[in-house]
This record gives sequence, structure tokens and C-alpha cells, in this order.
Amino acid sequence: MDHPRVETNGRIGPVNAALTPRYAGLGTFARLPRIEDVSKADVAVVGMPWDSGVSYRPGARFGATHVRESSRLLRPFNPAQSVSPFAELQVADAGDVALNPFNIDEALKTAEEAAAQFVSDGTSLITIGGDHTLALPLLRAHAKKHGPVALLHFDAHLDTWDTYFGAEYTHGTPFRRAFEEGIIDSSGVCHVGTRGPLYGTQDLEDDARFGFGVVTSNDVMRMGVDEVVGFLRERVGDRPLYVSLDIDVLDPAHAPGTGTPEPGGLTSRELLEILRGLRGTNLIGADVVEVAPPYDHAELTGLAAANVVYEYMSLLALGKDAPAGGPAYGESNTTYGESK
Ligand SMILES: N=C(N)NCCCC(=O)O
Ligand SMILES: [Zn+2]
Ligand SMILES: [Zn+2]
Repeated sequence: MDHPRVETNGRIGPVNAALTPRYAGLGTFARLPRIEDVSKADVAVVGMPWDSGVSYRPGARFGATHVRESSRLLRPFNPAQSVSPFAELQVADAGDVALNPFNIDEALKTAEEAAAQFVSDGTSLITIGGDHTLALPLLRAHAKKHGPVALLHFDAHLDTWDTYFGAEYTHGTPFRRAFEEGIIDSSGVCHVGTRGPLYGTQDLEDDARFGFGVVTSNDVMRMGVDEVVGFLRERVGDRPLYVSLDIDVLDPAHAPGTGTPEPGGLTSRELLEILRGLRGTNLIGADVVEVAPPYDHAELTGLAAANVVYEYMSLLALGKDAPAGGPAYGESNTTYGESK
């Protein structure tokens, strides 16, 4: 079936929701075109259906499809940032990478090669789904082009542990490996949203040795979003920035569909607003991982993840020269008029 699309500035946008109901049709991310249907994509959304690195509940292999399904309600204009991402950039869905579920080394190699193809082409990559092990090959692919990158890591967990059952490549270990490989810039790395029990104090000592700053979930509550944003901006400066976001950074009330949930997390409002605060940073790529739909309810987790991706796209559309404050950010009462 042919479904007319929104087209602005010569960019092929989503299927027009005024003509085709949102729940109809095949589900690309935000009902955007497939990458084969555009001449060149500025931004590609790529699914990573793989969860062979998990330590607890499996299910993130189904995350990519779930996030796509939960993205049908996204609309073309983002008032919180005053930007129409699909009009500023050609965004397309590149489908899923076929990752070997039985061989971790091979899967990580495939993921890295697939990512490197987009990155070397100058296409910004946003990946959806999969477990957090995948951050390692994604960082490798970005570092290959940009050198060691700044990293904002949104997560309940540190993910700088060493090994599980002797295995080096797991969803609890990608950022220790990234540090060891020299692909992250230790002066520009920070965790956001950490909480929950650790194995011991050594976990924090190791983590600090790798250079990570830490904004815990409680810090977000105590400092408030604006101060957190100021701290993160200062930390990353204008370095090439990769954002890796484990959906379990959200409280299980906001994102139940994940494999290692930890109570006491961020609200989706806090998370989305912190991401918006990154406008004008040098974002080069981003992921959202650990969405495990078998544990989701009412699409809460899928919707949160889809909106995270939409904020990534908005940041990319605004570009690295966007002013820090911006027309909408921090002036929420003026956005819809009236209530100031
Ligand atoms: N990356 C995520 N979601 N979790 C890591 C938890 C590792 C553990 O079981 O200790
Ligand atoms: Zn986590
Ligand atoms: Zn994680």
C-alpha cells in the first residue's frame, strides 16, 4: 500500500498521520522511510536485536522491534526544543543488524563493522535495542573515526565491572573494556543515574580510576535538572560526544521492561529534560539499550525509549552550534503561552 508522507525541505519524513492512522502500516521507527528509500541519510536508526551478554533477565533481543512499535505516536515538531528533526535532517530506518546469538565475539565484530559503515559515511548512528555489551563495539566504531570520545552513560549501573564467570564481554563490563582499549576520553566521561547495591567499594575505586564522573540518581533529585545539565556540559565540553543510555536509568515505575531493574531511578520527565539540556554539544552517536519487552507494561518502556531517540534526533538536528539555552529549554512556561 502507498501511504503519503510528510515532506519538508526536500526531506522525506514520516507517513502522514492525518491520512494514514498511526497504528496502520509497517512499523519503521516513527514511520520514517527505510534507508533504501532515501538517496542519503543524515541519521540512521539501526536495530540491534541481541542479548547474549546479559547477567539476569533476557529479552533485550526483542527491544528494537518494540521501540519501533512504540514510536508510532511521535509527531514531527518538538516544542521543547523548537525543532522539527525530520525537516532539518534526512532520518531513515536502516533495519536490524543480524547478530549471532551464539557467539559473542562474532556478534561484537558484526556490530562494530555495521556501525563503522554508517559512521565512516558521515551518517550519524542511533541504535535501538540489545543489551549493554553492544556499547563497546559501537564506541569502537565511533572512536575509529573521531579518536577517543567523550561519553555520557545514563544507567542505574556502572557497567565498569571486570568479568562475569570469567567472561570479558558482558553487559556489565563494556566501559571497563572501553577504558582499557583507550577509546573513551577519560577527561570527558560521566555516569548519570547510578544507584543500587554494588559488589563492594572496589567497584567505585576502579570506576574513579577510569576517570568517570558520577551523577547518581539521588544527585539528580538533589541538584535538579539544570544543575546536572551544567555539570555534564562542563565535563564533555566540545569533545565528540557519544551517549549510551541504558533504559534502566529510569525508575522501574517508568521503565519496567528491562533486565536488571533497580528502584529509585529517574523519572522520564527528568531524563528527557537532561537530554534536551545537551543541545549544542558535539553529539556524534547514541544508543538506547536494555529494553526488554517481555517485562514491559502498557508500552511504558518502549514509549520512554522512543522518546529518548526522538530527543537524540532533535539534538542532532539542532547541531553543535545551537546555543546552550535555546528558545524553549529552560523557559517551559512560555512554550505553550499563558501560564508564566
Ligand atoms: N547493564 C546492565 N543493565 N546491567 C548490568 C548488571 C550487571 C550485574 O548483573 O551485576
Ligand atoms: Zn543498567
Ligand atoms: Zn547498562
